Amino acid sequence: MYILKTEHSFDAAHFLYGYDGKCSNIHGHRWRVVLEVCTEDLQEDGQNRGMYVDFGDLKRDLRECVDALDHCLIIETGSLKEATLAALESEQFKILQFPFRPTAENMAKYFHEKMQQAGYRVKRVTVYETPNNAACYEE
Ligand SMILES: Nc1nc2c(c(=O)[nH]1)N=C([C@H](O)[C@H](O)COP(=O)(O)OP(=O)(O)OP(=O)(O)O)CN2
Ligand SMILES: [Zn+2]
Repeated sequence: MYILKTEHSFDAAHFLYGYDGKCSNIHGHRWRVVLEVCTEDLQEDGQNRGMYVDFGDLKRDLRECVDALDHCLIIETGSLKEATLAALESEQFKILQFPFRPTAENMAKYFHEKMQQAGYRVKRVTVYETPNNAACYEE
């Protein structure tokens, strides 16, 4: 089995709704997303001979997926009062709502699904919330 690995980072704010502790406050992270894709067979001809996929293509696709969240406030649907959300949106803040709590675990699963949808055989996604804390998702 061959495993290719690449990563990209984004800056975003979030909070954990219903959390008893400091993480219930809006705070930011530099989220680091490490993607691993795998294959048993390498390409046999052409420009990509001996490769699963060109790192340039892999990096581009991960970056596209990750940059969609850059400089956003990520919120769990239903975690803010409607009036609060409307007020934030009226200020043109970039807000992304997800139907899950934005933990490192759920974000790892989110990027796993996104890269699968982009056509990759995804082995694992690891999301670092801080340099020391990360969650992995694999199927
Ligand atoms: N299993 C998980 N636990 C926690 C998550 C998570 O996604 N999965 N997230 C948080 C918070 O988002 C928080 O930002 C992380 O807090 P913490 O571990 O306290 O990180 P710090 O680096 O800020 O810790 P210090 O000890 O203050 O340096 C919480 N838990
Ligand atoms: Zn956090």
